[in-house]
Amino acid sequence: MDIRVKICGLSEPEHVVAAAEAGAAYVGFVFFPKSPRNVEIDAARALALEVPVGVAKVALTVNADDAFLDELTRKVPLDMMQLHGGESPERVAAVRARYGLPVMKAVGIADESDLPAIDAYGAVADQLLIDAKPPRGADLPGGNGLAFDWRLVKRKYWPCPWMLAGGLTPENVAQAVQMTGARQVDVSSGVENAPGAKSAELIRAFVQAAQGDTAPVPVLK
Ligand SMILES: O=C(O)c1ccccc1N[C@@H]1O[C@H](COP(=O)(O)O)[C@@H](O)[C@H]1O
Repeated sequence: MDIRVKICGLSEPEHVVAAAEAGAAYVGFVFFPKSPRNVEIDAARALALEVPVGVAKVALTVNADDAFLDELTRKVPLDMMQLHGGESPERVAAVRARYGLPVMKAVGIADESDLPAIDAYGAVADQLLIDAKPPRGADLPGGNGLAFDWRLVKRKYWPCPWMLAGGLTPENVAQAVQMTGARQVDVSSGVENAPGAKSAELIRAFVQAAQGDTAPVPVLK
């Protein structure tokens, strides 16, 4: 199955290479100091220069201001911006216009009441990333290894491409794809041995599981 995979939170060249060689379509760099995956701009530039042509380089930021994004986009060759904070639809549109890069807006969901936000962002973003809503008081708005109830997005239609995220692992990604119909998946903590410590072996296993034949799974009622 042609599933596009994003490996997020990379901070070591060997893991960038592992992701690209495994067949990831996107690699993500996290610019959020509270995250164990945070990278400095200069380090991200060096990593980005290792990424082969054809693999999209995504910068993940959380409520970043223009000053930060100006420096980031000036120094790091990027293909996409992922806004993973509480950015409003207006802010998404403004970032898109200011930098001329495709913008993927992350939306955290926990139940049906969170779904209308997806429609609002779908009207302004180039892509949507549908993630689990973080627990109240969590330090991180994503990257928590938490899955949401995949039935919430089963057979849903949005006007732009979307990516499934949240608690995905090599063990559950095939089932997640089959249940939701997602054509793109994103992972961070599910390919780590410890917070922020990526594993080349798990990266390969994740891409293979996402793209391989899906095993039969229980039908959702
Ligand atoms: O990965 C992080 O540290 C992070 C920090 C702040 C916002 C988002 C973050 N990660 C994104 O969250 C999703 C889900 O992560 P996980 O697979 O459940 O660990 C991930 O795909 C990243 O895009």
